[in-house]
Amino acid sequence: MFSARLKAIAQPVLADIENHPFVRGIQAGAVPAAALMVYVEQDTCFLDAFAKVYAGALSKCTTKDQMRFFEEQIRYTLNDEAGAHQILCDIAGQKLSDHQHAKQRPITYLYNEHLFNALRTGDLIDLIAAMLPCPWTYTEISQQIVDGAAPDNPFLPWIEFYQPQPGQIDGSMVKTLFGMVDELAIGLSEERQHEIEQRFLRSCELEYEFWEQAYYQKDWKYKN
Ligand SMILES: Cc1ncc(C[n+]2csc(CCO)c2C)c(N)n1
Repeated sequence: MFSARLKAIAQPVLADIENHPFVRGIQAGAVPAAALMVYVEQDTCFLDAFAKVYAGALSKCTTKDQMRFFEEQIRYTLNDEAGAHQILCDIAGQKLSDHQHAKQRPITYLYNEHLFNALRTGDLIDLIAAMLPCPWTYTEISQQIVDGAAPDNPFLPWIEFYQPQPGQIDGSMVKTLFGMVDELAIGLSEERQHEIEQRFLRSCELEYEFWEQAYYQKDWKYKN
């Protein structure tokens, strides 16, 4: 299966994500407040782009079921993901509304443009491959760290937010996306498969860099 190949090539970067100090900090129950707020601000920019890219995916669908699936994900991304941000703001003692108008930092820009590029230049399978690392790595992270988290860990609600739950972003939604990829990959040339693998792997690396950007508060060097 093509989806198994995607997961296999991404194992090294997934391991690096799971070992990232930001993610390890979530598991240990302590992340510097400044890192949390850069994450929330940049993730707000990311989710806006992600909802638009989902709308682009919807426009490339060939069946009503596919369209309904993306419509549901757009609603979820626009309305429910902020719940995860609220949890992080509460931990950092910050008001969410004070952090929803930030400008994109370099990695957010790169990740968003990587997604928009897949929308512009690819087919539905290219776009899904570029989008999949977002829900895939988060469900993998939450499953990986939930066991080691203490019962009084303030991040538990965040970790549980990304645990499989019916009607939410869950294991089944990730399975649905990988299932679409497998269906759409049938009959594709080696060259096309390689191109799609690259889009997937790049997004995985950008997920890693997104944690890195927030943890070390990386920004543009020159600003006006
Ligand atoms: C950088 C970054 N990557 C992934 C997520 C998680 N996430 C965002 S949208 C979505 C899927 C909705 O269908 C998921 C799982 C995030 N918040 N920020």
